[in-house]
Amino acid sequence: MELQHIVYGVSPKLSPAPSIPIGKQLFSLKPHSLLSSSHPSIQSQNFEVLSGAYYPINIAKRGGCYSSRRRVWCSSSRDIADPNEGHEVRTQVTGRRKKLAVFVSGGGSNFKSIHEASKRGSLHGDVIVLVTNKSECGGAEYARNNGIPVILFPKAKDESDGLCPNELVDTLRRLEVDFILLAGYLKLIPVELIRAYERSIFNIHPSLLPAFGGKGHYGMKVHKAVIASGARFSGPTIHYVDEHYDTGRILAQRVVPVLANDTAEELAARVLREEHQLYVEVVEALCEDRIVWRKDGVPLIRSKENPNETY
Ligand SMILES: Nc1nc2c(c(=O)[nH]1)N[C@@H](CN(C=O)c1ccc(C(=O)N[C@@H](CCC(=O)O)C(=O)O)cc1)CN2
Ligand SMILES: NCC(=O)N[C@@H]1O[C@H](COP(=O)([O-])[O-])[C@@H](O)[C@H]1O
Repeated sequence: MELQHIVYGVSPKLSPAPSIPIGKQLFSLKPHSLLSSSHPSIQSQNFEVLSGAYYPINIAKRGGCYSSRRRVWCSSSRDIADPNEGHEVRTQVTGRRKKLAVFVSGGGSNFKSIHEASKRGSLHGDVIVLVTNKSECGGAEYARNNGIPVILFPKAKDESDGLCPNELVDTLRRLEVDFILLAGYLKLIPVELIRAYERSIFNIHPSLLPAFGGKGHYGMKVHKAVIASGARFSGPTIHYVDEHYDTGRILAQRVVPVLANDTAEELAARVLREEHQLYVEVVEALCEDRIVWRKDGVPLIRSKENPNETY
């Protein structure tokens, strides 16, 4: 299928990496999207890890251990060491690194937080493509400056560039995207994408849903409505995305106080600080397969430190 859109960002790279025909140019993506040999996750391949039931672990570098700081749990390991005996214990996850698509419409600070977590190795995944409806927004600029391809969606009425929904689904599938993360994206995700990525599309909203959500509730409008309501608390919500705005299953929330003399900007900044931490925490759990579903359909996150605990 000839995709009638332009991929913005780095020029096609001559590399042995597979090339994805996208629009008018071939675009080469490195495996694990731009990981360098110094990337922590590459170094961690010195460790022995076996998949299996969760139990107290140590991941010992072949032929030795390190001074420990705390006992952590992981999927499994061949070597068990007691952290009290001075062995470093590192959290290691099994399975391949997940491939992430992030959707933005604005500055992209949540996108940057997620990308930085991936680069420092705390996130077992990589942002391999950015999708935006505003090709010149801050998030798209950041992506281009960091070698992440940018896709324009949806196709604007008066523009020839951009993808239609089925082309977007096809492109994300060809890129083998595992999870789609909305981060300040202001357009309705079409049902074609919802159906193609069941239980794999997430959004962060800057209020404690279900309050102050839905059509017309985005950006500063949300914080102004919270303050005008007299609510004493607010905070970010991360939820699954369904066909409607902000009605998907809630996965995580954090609470911040609304102070008596808060301006919308002050509240927005307080909420945004929590967003950056919460989204990274949730995406880490996604990439480590730590989401579990309660019998009544409520999704929960399995604790990294103690898999017997969920929240
Ligand atoms: N199918 C879904 N698509 C999207 C969801 C979702 O839950 N399901 N979340 C939004 C993000 N969002 C709140 O978190 C949100 C974004 C935008 C709007 C809104 O009212 N948009 C305006 C247009 C704004 C613009 O173009 O500048 C509108 O539709 O009239 C509400 C909530 C992302 N997509
Ligand atoms: N309803 C959607 C919505 O309002 N999303 C909000 O847009 C901001 C994007 O900031 P960022 O571009 O710096 O990540 C964030 O506060 C996010 O919660």
